[in-house]
Amino acid sequence: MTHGSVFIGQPVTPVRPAGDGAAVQVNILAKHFGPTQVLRDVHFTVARGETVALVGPSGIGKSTVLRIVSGLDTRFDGHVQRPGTMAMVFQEPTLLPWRSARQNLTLIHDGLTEAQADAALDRVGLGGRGDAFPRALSLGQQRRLALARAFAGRPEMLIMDEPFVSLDPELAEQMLSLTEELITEARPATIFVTHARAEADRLASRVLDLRGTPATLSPHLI
Ligand SMILES: Nc1ncnc2c1ncn2[C@@H]1O[C@H](COP(=O)(O)OP(=O)(O)OP(=O)(O)O)[C@@H](O)[C@H]1O
Repeated sequence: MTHGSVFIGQPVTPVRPAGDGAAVQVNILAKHFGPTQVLRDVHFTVARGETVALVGPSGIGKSTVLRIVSGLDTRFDGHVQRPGTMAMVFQEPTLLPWRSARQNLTLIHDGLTEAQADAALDRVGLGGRGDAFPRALSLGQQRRLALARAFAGRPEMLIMDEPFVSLDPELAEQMLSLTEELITEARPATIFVTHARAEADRLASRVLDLRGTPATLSPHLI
């Protein structure tokens, strides 16, 4: 399991456009942990505005693929082309605890004005809560803040690792709807991991299924 609590909203390197109109181009030939090969021939592209779900059994390598695609893990054979700005949303929202909700946005995104941060908070239903510290926010509000922070950077690529897991059904539905709206507005190339087929069917235009040992993509679903 590699469910870290990571958020990246800054421009990332290498900044290199993917070919063929694709925003993201992934060519993983192999990934090993020590002597163990966990991934083999994982190749896919994601276009701007497209949402792709990555599914597969527990431990198959989904988070590992996300870490490679995001650039957090560079120790693999192959190459990834990704756009210049990305955001990551993980299972647990990672907020700066001693900073206000507004500062959680402005400190992460260079050049984001307080007015723009307030507008981003307003967009996710946190209007008027700009001065609140994360601990004063409910779990649902903290997740809204994490989403506001992710989208405030106008990411060209969005990566989410089981963003709705462990939420009660009502909150999961709220967050799913909000995420759906934000994706529709911002149109990043989105890759997300989920165990819930219903989530994949709802959000994704394409489902990538990791199977086997070492794991590769099931060709019929690509
Ligand atoms: N840092 C690491 N060192 C050694 N092995 C690792 C490391 N990270 C992951 N693995 C192994 O690589 C395999 C894939 O792990 P990964 O977390 O990518 O799977 P996953 O599909 O995301 O699992 P889950 O659905 O349970 O979150 C697992 O066998 C895991 O034990």
